[in-house]
Amino acid sequence: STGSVVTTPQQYDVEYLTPVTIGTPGQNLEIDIDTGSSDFWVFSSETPKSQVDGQTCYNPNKSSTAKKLEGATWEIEYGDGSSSSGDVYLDKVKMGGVNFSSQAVEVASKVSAEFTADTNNDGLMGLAFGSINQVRPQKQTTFFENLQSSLDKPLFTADLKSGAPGHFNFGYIDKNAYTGSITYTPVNSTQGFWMWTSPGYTIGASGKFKSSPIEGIADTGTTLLLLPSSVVKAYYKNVSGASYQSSNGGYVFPCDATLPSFYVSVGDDARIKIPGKYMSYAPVDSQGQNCFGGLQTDDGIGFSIFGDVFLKAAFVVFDAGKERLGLAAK
Ligand SMILES: O=C(CCCl)NNC1=[NH+]CCN1
Repeated sequence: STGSVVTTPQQYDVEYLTPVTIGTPGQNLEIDIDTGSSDFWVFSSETPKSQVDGQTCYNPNKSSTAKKLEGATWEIEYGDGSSSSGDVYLDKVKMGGVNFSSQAVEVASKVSAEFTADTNNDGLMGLAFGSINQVRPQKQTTFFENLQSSLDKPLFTADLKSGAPGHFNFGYIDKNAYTGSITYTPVNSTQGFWMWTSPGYTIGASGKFKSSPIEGIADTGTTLLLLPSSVVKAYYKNVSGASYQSSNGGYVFPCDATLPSFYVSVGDDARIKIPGKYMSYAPVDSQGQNCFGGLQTDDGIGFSIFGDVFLKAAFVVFDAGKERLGLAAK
């Protein structure tokens, strides 16, 4: 089998939302596909009304195929400090023409304020590895892991775009979705993430390659590109008026500043070009005078995060069959 589903950016490409159908009759939710986590959780009939602000809630009591996973609970905290928790049902889940009949659907009985405020987001579908699933006493497998053996190829691809809908595809590689060739690089999944190492980077079209291994995760659930502070400092040295502002929590610069492109190397002789435009995330003031950088530090995380700022510049193959990541220009 193969599948393909559209994914639509929210304002400033802060996140990408993807339609999913759960249960019988189908309940349609918009969810954030997150390759940086491994739980599929949704706003639900169990989420306190005070914590729901417009989100669509899955109601297992209205699904003839829902089965409570007795005794199972979950709780999760994300890299940005947001969190949620609840209990678990098994139900049919359809996405992009592929479906799995007994997917663990983690229903939220509590969500943090960040999720309540994110009014178009009805939940997250983690597509990292099941080893870091947070359901207890028994961990659950991800939607992709459940599908894997029935897919034509044991892989999925992410084609996120800047300010336009893109696609997640399952089980096949769309040759029309990228240019040139796909460069593959090994994935180390021992921490449960799609973790890989870039050999280095280049700042600007005429910059010199800096050989400096950067180990990080391919994470569609993180908005920005989070790299070592030495790299980030070197980049913003090239941006007039840029400075680290603790009050804003990162590097800020005048929104009319010229931003150099940033090249992330892959394998022996390939690189992904992030256009300067992608290196500005959003205004920090209502006048739109100063902007928050799309590149910020990975301080305190323990590894870098190749989030949407990077991923939307590439066609990305998450190849579980060969434990590798494929990257191509587009
Ligand atoms: O939590 C992380 C980073 C893992 Cl190190 N990514 N996924 C995500 N989902 C919501 C916010 N961030």
